Amino acid sequence: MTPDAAPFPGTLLGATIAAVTPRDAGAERAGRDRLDRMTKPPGSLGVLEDVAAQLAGTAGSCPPPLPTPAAVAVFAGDHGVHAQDVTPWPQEVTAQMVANLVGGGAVVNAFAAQLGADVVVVDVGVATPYAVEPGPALLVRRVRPGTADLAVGPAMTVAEARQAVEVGIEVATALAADHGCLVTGDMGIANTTASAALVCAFTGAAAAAATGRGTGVDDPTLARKVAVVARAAARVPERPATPEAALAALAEVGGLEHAALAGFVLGSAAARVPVLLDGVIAGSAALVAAALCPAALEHALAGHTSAEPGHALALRALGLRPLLGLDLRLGEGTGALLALPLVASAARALREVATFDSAGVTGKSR
Ligand SMILES: O=C(O)c1ccc[n+]([C@@H]2O[C@H](COP(=O)([O-])O)[C@@H](O)[C@H]2O)c1
Ligand SMILES: Cc1cc2nc[nH]c2cc1C
Repeated sequence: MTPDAAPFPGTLLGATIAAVTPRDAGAERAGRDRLDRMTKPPGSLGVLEDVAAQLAGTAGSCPPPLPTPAAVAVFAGDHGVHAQDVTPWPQEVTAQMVANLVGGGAVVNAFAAQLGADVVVVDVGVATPYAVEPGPALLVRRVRPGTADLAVGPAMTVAEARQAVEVGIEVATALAADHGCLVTGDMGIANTTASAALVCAFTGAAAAAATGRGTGVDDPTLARKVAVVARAAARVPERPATPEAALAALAEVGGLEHAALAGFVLGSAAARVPVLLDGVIAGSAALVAAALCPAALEHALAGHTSAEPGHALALRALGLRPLLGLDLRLGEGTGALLALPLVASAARALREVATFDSAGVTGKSR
């Protein structure tokens, strides 16, 4: 295959990549123009002006629709690297939290209720059983029961990685039909180890810089985690240059929820619905999405920076400015949801604020 040929021919992943286009420059320009004519000093909404213009560019219309209702997809998966003692939590907590999330008892459920957002849990690779029936609040799309241990070999096959990416695409496509904003969520004990490995692989960062304390690990655990991340990232060619190399790197050191989240970013971009990214798991998955399809990230917003150091590295590499910085390190989609009112306010301002002309307000004199 020549380097310029469309990647992954004959697959949903390939078709989705082909369907993604950049933001609409005309709509974005119209948004910037309207922001300058609104009854406020030009530029006075700061970063929210960039958000508003971006929403217009994604929607292809000015003003853009409100990003409501929102839907959080919480992709859940387990990690073979748990065997390396990189987290103090038993693996069963992933399955137990799936039940809690579906039952409405997790933090993300409370934050979603505050905003009228929907929560959908997607089991893309939970390793232990839970006593919850599949339904609209729990989609069982398990590619395999947890990854293999990325410390000693590939976390999954390339075919499994693509299958999990395509789960994320399908979930995004379905939710985009009746939601104005898609929000990333994740649940997976040990997934900050895989996140750090992905950040190293896709940015060239050192393991010690990209690896953090996750749920709150002690010093010996952190040292083990850094060593695991360094060894895993060393198996992957730095900064994969093609979509095929990106998928291979994801399979080598990533997680099933990372794969699904990468697909979720691609699927939302193809559907022209903005996607609001949560913490380091989403950030590292977005690096994969960007390597698969750079234009997809034009439709993404970073809700916050988490306390996990790899997250800021990922956002910097992606050129995304986080809307909030609250030292959160929970995941589930919580930080992204907290940023949703900012995104909604940016859209509403562009839709509803009067212009100097329409309100009869005099503009500045010089
Ligand atoms: O969102 C983040 O940046 C984030 C930072 C630290 C931990 N987490 C969550 O904590 C779990 C992974 O932590 P760990 O220490 O087991 O790797 C997983 O369920 C994540 O959702 C999430
Ligand atoms: C209890 C618990 C809840 C979580 N939610 C997201 N990651 C989590 C990790 C743990 C351990």
